[in-house]
Amino acid sequence: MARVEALSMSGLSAIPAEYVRPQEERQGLGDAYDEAAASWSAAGSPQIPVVDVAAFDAAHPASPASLAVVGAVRAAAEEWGVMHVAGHGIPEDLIDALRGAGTGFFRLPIEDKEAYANDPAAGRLEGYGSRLAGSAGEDGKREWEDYLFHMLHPDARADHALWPAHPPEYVPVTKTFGERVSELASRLLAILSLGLGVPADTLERRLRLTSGDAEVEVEDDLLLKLKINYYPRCPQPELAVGVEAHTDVSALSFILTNGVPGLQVVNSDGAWVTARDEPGTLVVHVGDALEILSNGRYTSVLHRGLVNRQAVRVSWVVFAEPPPDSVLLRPLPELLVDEPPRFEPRTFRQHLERKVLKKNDAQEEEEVKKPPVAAQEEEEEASKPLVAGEEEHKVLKE
Ligand SMILES: Oc1cc(O)c2c(c1)O[C@H](c1ccc(O)c(O)c1)[C@@H](O)[C@H]2O
Ligand SMILES: O=C(O)CCC(=O)C(=O)O
Ligand SMILES: [Fe+2]
Repeated sequence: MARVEALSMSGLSAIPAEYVRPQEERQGLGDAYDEAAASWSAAGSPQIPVVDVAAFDAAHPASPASLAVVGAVRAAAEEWGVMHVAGHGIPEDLIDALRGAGTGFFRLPIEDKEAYANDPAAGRLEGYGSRLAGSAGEDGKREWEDYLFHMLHPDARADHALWPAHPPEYVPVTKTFGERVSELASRLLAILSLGLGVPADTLERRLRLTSGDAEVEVEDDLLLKLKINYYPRCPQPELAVGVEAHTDVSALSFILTNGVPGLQVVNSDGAWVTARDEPGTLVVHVGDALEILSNGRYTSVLHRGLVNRQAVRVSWVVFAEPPPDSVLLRPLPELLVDEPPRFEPRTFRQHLERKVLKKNDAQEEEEVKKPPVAAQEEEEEASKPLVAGEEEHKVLKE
């Protein structure tokens, strides 16, 4: 298996054709440092909102301080579908230790990392991998990254044999981080529930509650999965992407980085905005599962990862998602009093398979959230009124 790290280290000056993105995808593509400088210096250019959730008091959700947090998170989730979250309660030394552990794994020689290689074609997504042409989008282009992907939380569901044994602190540090993110996910889901005008426990219950006989309510676990993205230096960053434009399938995603820029999101005007480094915050995305439960009030944000010439970028992404089969994802009934459902019910697995694994025949029919240029071309089509259930076709492959 050709790893992007090996390609990058070979010192090539032009990237192989399978990494060159088609012209229509290159708008706003470039060295992440140049894009970051352009995006941050443009006067009045909109930036991803920063929200501080420290003042939210779950015991007093109607207090003025809690209501202010609910309002800020709600506005960010509606208008952007992404925010920098401050006051998240995860200790900075734990975050530093997590960064050290993940970086320690990627510092191993490639042949040592290969012991953890995954095999997506055989259905083994967990492990060390690189996107193959063919699994990386209709055009078969590859992404300029290697990654490590595994279940993170709850611990009973994680197979530690698939977690790196080196560095030795990887397992304890990453496990503790998973526990803290799980608490943060619950807190944010409570805030986001209140933002929809429903009781604080609504979203988390709906993401965990086994569908079926209401008499026998069984709560399954909310699952956390970790993907560490390793983006090597790239000699032609204006032609490549680290991660192509997509929305996350999760309910929420949590992102930390090594401080190197690269994350871009589409704002409500359809323009690419490069995320700033906001020290002490986590970037939090609304994913497809939350977009569906909120009947589209919260936006599953379209985003991508850029690469650059000078520095390796590493990002840690935690996907918080419902169990694959036991929960039916559908708009909260509480929201359907005077609005029609915009999504058809589906399990998370059905959603994932349609979108990521492309196993479903309906995939070919499925429309996707498009990056700005492609979206512009289809503006006329998109401006047609939506009929109930059609909105589901908006969500994209990942
Ligand atoms: O259950 C999931 C949830 C996710 O959020 C993702 C997932 C599975 O698989 C994606 C993935 C991982 C590795 C590969 O080789 C893929 O082709 C897809 C992952 O990106 C993530 O979205
Ligand atoms: O690297 C990033 O900042 C984003 C990565 C991403 O979107 C993903 O792994 O789903
Ligand atoms: Fe993503």
